[in-house]
Amino acid sequence: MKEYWTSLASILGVFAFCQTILQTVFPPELRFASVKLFNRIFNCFSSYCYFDITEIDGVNTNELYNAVQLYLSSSVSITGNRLSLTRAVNSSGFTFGLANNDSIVDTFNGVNVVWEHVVTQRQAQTFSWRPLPDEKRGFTLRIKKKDKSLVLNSYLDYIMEKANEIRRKNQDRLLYTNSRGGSLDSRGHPWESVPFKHPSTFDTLAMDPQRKKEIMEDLRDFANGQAFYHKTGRAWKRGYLLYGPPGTGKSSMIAAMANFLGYDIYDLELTEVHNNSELRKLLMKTSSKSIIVIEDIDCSINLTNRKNSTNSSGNSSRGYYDSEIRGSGVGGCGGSGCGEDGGNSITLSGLLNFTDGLWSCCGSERIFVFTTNHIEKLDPALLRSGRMDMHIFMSYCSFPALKILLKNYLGCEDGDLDESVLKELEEVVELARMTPADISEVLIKNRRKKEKTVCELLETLKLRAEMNEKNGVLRGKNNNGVVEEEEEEEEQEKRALDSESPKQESEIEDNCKEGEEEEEEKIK
Ligand SMILES: Nc1ncnc2c1ncn2[C@@H]1O[C@H](COP(=O)(O)OP(=O)(O)OP(=O)(O)O)[C@@H](O)[C@H]1O
Ligand SMILES: [Mg+2]
Repeated sequence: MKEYWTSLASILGVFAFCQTILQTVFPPELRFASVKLFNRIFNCFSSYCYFDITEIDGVNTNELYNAVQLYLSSSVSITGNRLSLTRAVNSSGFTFGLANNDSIVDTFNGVNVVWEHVVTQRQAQTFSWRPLPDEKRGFTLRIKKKDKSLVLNSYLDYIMEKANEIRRKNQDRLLYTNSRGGSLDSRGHPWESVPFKHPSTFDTLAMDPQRKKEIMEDLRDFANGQAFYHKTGRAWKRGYLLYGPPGTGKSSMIAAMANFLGYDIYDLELTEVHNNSELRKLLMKTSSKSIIVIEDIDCSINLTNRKNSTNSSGNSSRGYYDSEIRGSGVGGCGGSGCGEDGGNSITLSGLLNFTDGLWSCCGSERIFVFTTNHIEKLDPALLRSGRMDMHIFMSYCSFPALKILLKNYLGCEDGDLDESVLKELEEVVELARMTPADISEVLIKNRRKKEKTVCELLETLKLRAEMNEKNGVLRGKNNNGVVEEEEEEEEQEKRALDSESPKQESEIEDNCKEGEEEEEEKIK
């Protein structure tokens, strides 16, 4: 063994000596050719191959360099003697990196590879359209020749994926808005962004725990569903329609979804968008892993236009889906040229193409969320299945939701409150028909004095229940003593949903359960 090392050392010694002689004696051209020749001979005998990943590839930034840097930051041990530390824009965390000209061993699928961070001074400023950094940076990957196919096939993909994951984890999420309409900024972006720091999570959201669980599972399935969507030939996107009275947590739900999945939010202000092509441009400039939100969609759609567009022969002069969309019915389109023939308007068909047409799948892993206070005002085309995959009704505060608010605002756990008080709260909360927003206002006022706050809440709920009952007496109750208005509202929702979309998921589920039970019975 010792002999082997001695001979290897002498070969390398001779090699180095020859190179030195060449460098001092021969002219540069000859020197360059001979160094190349030596390298070739050396590479023939070496069992390793090398991949250089430079920071700048020509004039473009090499994405792979950044990815390797991030990937290695998760492998570099903090106990190393010298590490580089960085904090990216919009990031709330620090990342460790390999110091200049340092190396590290990584293992992938049982194969060892060596990464070296090579930093050299740039010789002279070569001609370039943009100034280049003084230092030339790059990573050199050393890997056994026999493992070359592994690197090319899967290791680099793995690195890119890991780097994206780390980037997402480190980076604060962004809230984008199209306040400039569809016009582009100097970098060609139509969206403006601010860091998204909304604290709402599924833990803080007061709603029926079972429904909450279903939504979280649906979101999780979506995020992990790349293979499924690919297999079934569907675009990797999902739509949620959140509806319910003001202050029931629709916007809070969107923030909770974004925080749960770690996605950015694109808050699309439809009234700022002038036509379908602007809408398409906006969509094209959204990134994957994002939630595209249109709040109060009923206020952005002027359905009367569809009726107005019916010509004398009774046929619609525009297509069924071509109802015009504009701001709040008070001329959100504004300005001149806004109208059917001016082409300066967006249509329902444009919006539908945006959500489920061919354009909706440029990019992937995107969630569309529409919110409304009046589902019955929405065009059935927006409600039909396949458009909005899940319809979520955000209701007035229920007893399970109230318990979540009590826990979050006052720290009241299950056994903390008197049984009698709990019972009273349970009885009165549904009748009071207060929104979680109203209730949280009461809770936040005296949150340090638990008993006082709960007592105050109970009184407020009772008062509201009484008021509702009085109004109910005025409007009349049905045989069950339930306020008719409530039923009417639910009926409206049902009508809106039934008009085009198939049965409610819960209804189908119930039928399935019945079917399953029947089958079980039969088996027995
Ligand atoms: N379900 C809920 N869980 C916890 N807090 C809630 C809930 N609903 C409302 N809130 C509280 O009320 C405030 C307003 O709620 P939010 O903006 O989410 O309501 P919304 O349904 O979007 O109302 P709008 O229809 O007017 O847009 C929130 O900041 C939050 O503090
Ligand atoms: Mg809202």
